Amino acid sequence: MIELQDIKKGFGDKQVLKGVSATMEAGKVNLIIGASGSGKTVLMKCIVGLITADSGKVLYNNQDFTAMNEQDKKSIRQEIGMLFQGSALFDSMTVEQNVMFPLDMFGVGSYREKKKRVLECLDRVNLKDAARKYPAEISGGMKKRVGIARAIVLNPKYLFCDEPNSGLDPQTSLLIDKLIKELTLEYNITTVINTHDMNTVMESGDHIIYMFEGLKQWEGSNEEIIFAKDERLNDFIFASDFLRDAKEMRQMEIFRDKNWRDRLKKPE
Ligand SMILES: Nc1ncnc2c1ncn2[C@@H]1O[C@H](COP(=O)(O)OP(=O)(O)OP(=O)(O)O)[C@@H](O)[C@H]1O
Repeated sequence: MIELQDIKKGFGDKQVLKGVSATMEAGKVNLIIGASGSGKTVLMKCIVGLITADSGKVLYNNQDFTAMNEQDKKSIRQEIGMLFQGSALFDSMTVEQNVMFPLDMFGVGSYREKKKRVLECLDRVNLKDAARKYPAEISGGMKKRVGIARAIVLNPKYLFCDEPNSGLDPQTSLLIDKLIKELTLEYNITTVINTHDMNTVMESGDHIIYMFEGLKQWEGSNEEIIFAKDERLNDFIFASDFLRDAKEMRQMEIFRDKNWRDRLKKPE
């Protein structure tokens, strides 16, 4: 679980995060959504410690990351997997070497143990046959899967993904979302995704945080978002006639379930 308490961050006289509090639970896909410039990336960087917040706390399983010494921060970092936008693979390394990189960096295990773990992870993302290939020889979707294998190689408790679907076709995007969701459940990971992808919101959003101008404007699940009354959120999410129609159809689908009141714990 990750807890954010009143995170504030400014650059010069521009206040980018104006006091964000939220809880991100284990075994759930937590999404940060919002318009360009609303502060999603800055928030994510504050959570992982790439940027130091001006004030507020970030707690990893009740431990205050913001107040930790470097040694303790390093042990939390070892529990974090990151999937970067554009995959960020090393071009001069094979797929296998890319996935092994975090194990080498943290000095985990013998070469034989590392190789075994790398092959397990490549197998999990269905890429065992690509182990000897170089990034230039594989597709964008495969690169993302290599990035995912690298992100899970250290058995992370926390997984951060920055725009995991950028540059992918819709079908490949869905496969990547499905894979991230499966891994989140399988290993009870606290997954945090920064995304603009509405399919991801609707299919994977166990918990969605909608940012507006540096503040959390709304939060809820992918079912609650269908019934949300927040005008800014609705303008942002259901921006076209097509999406408004899709929303109504999804509402009717949910109402057909006689337990819909229990499913929507928090209808607005
Ligand atoms: N290092 C920095 N120095 C100054 N301003 C910054 C810095 N990083 C971010 N900002 C500003 O903070 C604001 C929020 O940026 P951020 O990258 O978090 O937006 P975002 O919601 O992730 O947008 P996008 O969806 O386009 O990636 C922007 O106005 C940006 O210019």
